[in-house]
Amino acid sequence: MKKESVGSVETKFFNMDKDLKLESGKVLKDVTIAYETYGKLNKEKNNAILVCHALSGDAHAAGWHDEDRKPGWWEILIGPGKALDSEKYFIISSNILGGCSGSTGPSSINPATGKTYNLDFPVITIKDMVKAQKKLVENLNIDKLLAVVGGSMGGMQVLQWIVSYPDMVKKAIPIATTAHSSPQQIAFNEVGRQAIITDPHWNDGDYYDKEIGPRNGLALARMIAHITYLSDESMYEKFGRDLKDKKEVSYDFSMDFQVESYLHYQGDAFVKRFDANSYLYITKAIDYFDLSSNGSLIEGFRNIKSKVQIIAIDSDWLYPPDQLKDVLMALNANNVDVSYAELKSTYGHDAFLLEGGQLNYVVANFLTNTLAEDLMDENVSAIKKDMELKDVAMLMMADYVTHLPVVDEDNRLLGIVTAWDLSKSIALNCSSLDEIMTKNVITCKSDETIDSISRKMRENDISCLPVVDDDFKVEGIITTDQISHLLSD
Ligand SMILES: CC(=O)SCCNC(=O)CCNC(=O)[C@H](O)C(C)(C)COP(=O)(O)OP(=O)(O)OC[C@H]1O[C@@H](n2cnc3c(N)ncnc32)[C@H](O)[C@@H]1OP(=O)(O)O
Ligand SMILES: N[C@@H](CCO)C(=O)O
Repeated sequence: MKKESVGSVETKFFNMDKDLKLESGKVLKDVTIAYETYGKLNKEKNNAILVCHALSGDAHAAGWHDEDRKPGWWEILIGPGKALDSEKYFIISSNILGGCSGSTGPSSINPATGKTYNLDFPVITIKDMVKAQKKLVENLNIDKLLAVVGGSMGGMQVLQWIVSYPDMVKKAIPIATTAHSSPQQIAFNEVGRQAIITDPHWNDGDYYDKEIGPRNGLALARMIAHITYLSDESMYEKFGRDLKDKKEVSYDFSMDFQVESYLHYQGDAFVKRFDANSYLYITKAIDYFDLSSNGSLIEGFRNIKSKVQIIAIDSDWLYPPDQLKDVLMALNANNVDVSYAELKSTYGHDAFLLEGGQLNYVVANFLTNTLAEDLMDENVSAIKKDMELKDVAMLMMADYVTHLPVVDEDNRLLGIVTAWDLSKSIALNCSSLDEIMTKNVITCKSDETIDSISRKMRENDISCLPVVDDDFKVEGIITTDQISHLLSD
């Protein structure tokens, strides 16, 4: 299928009607979360994928705003025909709490004072960011996400999601990230923060109404950080030792090398789109991030239920593959269904924004390998054998279903009754369920692939399969409707 763009998009805003209690114990009032969505939420509400952005990202992950020179930051992955296929999935991308692109952060108005928060904004954590995202997801009437995916700090949010809300996420894709910030990562963040804080125009965070903010400090912070997003090899590839607009070095402190020019460009470009206080708060949240419990990652991952696809980048020295291998081992130790892939790239950390081919391949494979448990309706009304036929018909009408599993006292499957069986009961004058239900029921297991289930349905000309466990107890039900919604490509 041809890969396309989601086209023209717009950012929307979710205003929380309740206060947001933070991990620190502080409370934020009137929180707004900026978000974008791509694709349509299906009837069963089981095709939603949440995309989480990295340090300097925003809600605009794909498509084009009117004023855009470039599309959203994950255009390589999101859109018709791509791994995050907007024809199949309902994709949600929100700007983090603490950010500066529409969500509540230090540059927002503090409702208590009517002025910008500045440093009165409470310190937030990755857990708080995820808590705010959960409120957004609930506001969109979604109980369970098909997947959560993100790179770098976005990957931290992915891991936090499956730790904080294990029942709300079926699949998780953490990319180029870690389960706890290392001393080296904290060190780079602190240098960046000091660059901002020591800029006199930072003014203790009070600069929004001043003519000049801490531009130099923020640009310097980005220049340092940007080096960590590249690799030595990619810097050689991009610049070598090329000089900038000169044939010889100048023997002074003016700009000699192309790489210097590039870093200055990146620093200046950053100042135009980012807020220095947000940078301080977000890097702090990254530093605090640690999913281990009592020093043990295995313990921290104890309650995870999601399937996980880890993606590391071989040239990423900021979030090196070893850190993700630790995540892999801790998940394995908890019997989590987890796979590990390592992208081959010279780009370094930022490869998660650039390696479209490999990323699409790994993410698409992980998402499309859909199992019964990913799609099944767990809220199935199973009925007992002695139920009156009229009550069965009423239940079908109330639940808008045409199939009901019949179970014994222990929820073990005895048969299945369909709307067609009920018509038959009238035509043939039957009075009990036992006479009309199908007893040799074709079933499937929760870990059976959708391919295998579709084949069973086709071969037997049926449109519904009960999902049973090893003891034949009913776990859910799966219908052709659910499958066709997901696999409609
Ligand atoms: C989830 C998120 O993380 S969202 C945030 C992601 N976005 C960013 O981080 C934005 C800044 N980062 C970047 O641009 C990243 O390098 C990437 C990964 C997004 C893009 O990487 P690449 O496509 O390899 O671009 P590259 O790093 O070469 O930078 C290109 C820019 O540098 C400029 N540039 C290149 N060489 C030089 C030079 N010698 N002197 C001055 N400028 C230069 C280019 O003109 C180009 O400018 P533009 O971005 O305004 O078009
Ligand atoms: N380029 C990314 C790197 C951090 O992961 C960003 O600016 O968010």
